[in-house]
Amino acid sequence: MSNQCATCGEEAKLLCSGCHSLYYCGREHQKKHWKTHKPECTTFRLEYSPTMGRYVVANRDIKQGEIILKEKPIVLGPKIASLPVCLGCNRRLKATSMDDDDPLEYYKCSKCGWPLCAPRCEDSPNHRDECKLMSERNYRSPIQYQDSPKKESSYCCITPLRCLLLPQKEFQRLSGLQSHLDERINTPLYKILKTNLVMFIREVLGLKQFDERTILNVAGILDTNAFEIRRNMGNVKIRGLYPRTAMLSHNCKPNTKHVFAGEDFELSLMATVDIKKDEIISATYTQTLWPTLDRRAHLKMSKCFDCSCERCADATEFNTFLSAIKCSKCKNYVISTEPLNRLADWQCTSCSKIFTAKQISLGNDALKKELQSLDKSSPSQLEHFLESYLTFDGVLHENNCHVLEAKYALCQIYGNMLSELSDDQLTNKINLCNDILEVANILEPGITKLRGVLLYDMQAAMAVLTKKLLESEKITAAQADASMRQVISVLQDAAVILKTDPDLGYLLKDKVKDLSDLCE
Ligand SMILES: C[S@@+](CC[C@H](N)C(=O)[O-])C[C@H]1O[C@@H](n2cnc3c(N)ncnc32)[C@H](O)[C@@H]1O
Repeated sequence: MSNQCATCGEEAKLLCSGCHSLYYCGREHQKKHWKTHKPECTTFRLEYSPTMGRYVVANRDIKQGEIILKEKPIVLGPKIASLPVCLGCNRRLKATSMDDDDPLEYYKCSKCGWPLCAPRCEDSPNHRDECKLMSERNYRSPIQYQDSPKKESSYCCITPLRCLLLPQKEFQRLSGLQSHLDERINTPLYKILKTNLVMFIREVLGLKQFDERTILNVAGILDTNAFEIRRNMGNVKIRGLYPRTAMLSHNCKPNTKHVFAGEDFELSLMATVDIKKDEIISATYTQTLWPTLDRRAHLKMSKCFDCSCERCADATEFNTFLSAIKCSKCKNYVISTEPLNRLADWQCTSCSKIFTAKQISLGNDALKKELQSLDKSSPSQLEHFLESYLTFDGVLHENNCHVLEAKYALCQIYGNMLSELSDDQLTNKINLCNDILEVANILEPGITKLRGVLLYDMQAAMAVLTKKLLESEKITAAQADASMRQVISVLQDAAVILKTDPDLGYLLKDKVKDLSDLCE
């Protein structure tokens, strides 16, 4: 694979000696680019290892909250299976009807029939080229409005097509990314893509210049490197390719987060904790509150590697005991004897009783099923789940991932009905936030979204409880005053984090109003 000059995009051999991440065709273009590149160049460099491939390392100490890198996507588009989205502006679609008697339907592009928000999205640069190709070949989208919209697999062709249609220089940049195609090619998904995607590109659209391997390689590049972009505002859930940020390696306790801003979904990579010079700058490709077995299985399936980070190698997961269950004999904790081997036995830390990997996996599956089946429209079933598993005879550690999932779900249900909660339920909500925060402080420390949202939720419950207790004369005005000072302190901590995320800042605007209502 060849490298492109960061200034002109032509083939380049001169590597920036500061960060080892950009190439230039010559000194002149390196000089020209220096003003833009200087702030990043001194921050990080690219290194290589046989196990991880390329990865990013800090060139100097980086402070919590510092922006390490900003990057615009080279491609944006729907995920492999997506709820109906607008191919122009990327938003989730809303159906409309012409008048009250007409059935609901999406607006459809007048040329290719793909659902869009409105006529203005037909000419969006995102959609223009694919629309021309599809309409010239008389291809019409099969997507129809349904009362309960489902994920549509026909979207699987759109983002790979957009990659293939990139200008040559951009396509070459993309081709330099890892695809793991040889590992993926015989998986069930790629067997389906071999038929559907390759057929669509070559036969339906007639793009015979792309052979099967090139098309599947692009799908592999997207699956290995694309970032999921979620945005509450505008209801967006798509994927985007950011080739420089894609160089970050994975860690189950990452030291960065990324946020997306603006109409062009520019990514900002931010240090969530202080990062020392020569430390690896990492992201997470999975969920930090998942247990080791699930994280490793997900990474293997979606990113084709066996994670052996410090957290995965530690059966206690930094003393959080996120995967632990209780020993049926002595009620102490049972953890894996070899966390990097999913088939290894588990053992009680006190009486040494052994549990096979199969027993643990069956137990986890049963708990997942039970949690899924619970009614999440009211608190009672989750409250009962937690009561039954957290007694002395219960089988789970208080930080076990299933317990944490139930606690988080209960927290959200309580959060949606704060004004209706009893004093006990409000106290419970505050305790639940605290419990999850204790784990988050270890596994997702610093200015992370999880901590920001938990702190925000906690202060909301604290404020409502204070007001209720004061009104029912269960506390004095002086006690209420002290309690509100605590609320403000927690809110301030939350605000430091929420302000760094363009998608969460709105919570703070609502907060100012909530607080003034409460103070009245
Ligand atoms: C988004 S890419 C990262 C850049 C990649 N290393 C490269 O050279 O192009 C993701 C891939 O990097 C490798 N990788 C990332 N983090 C890793 C880790 N902690 N251990 C092993 N491999 C890792 C895996 O092959 C993974 O599929």
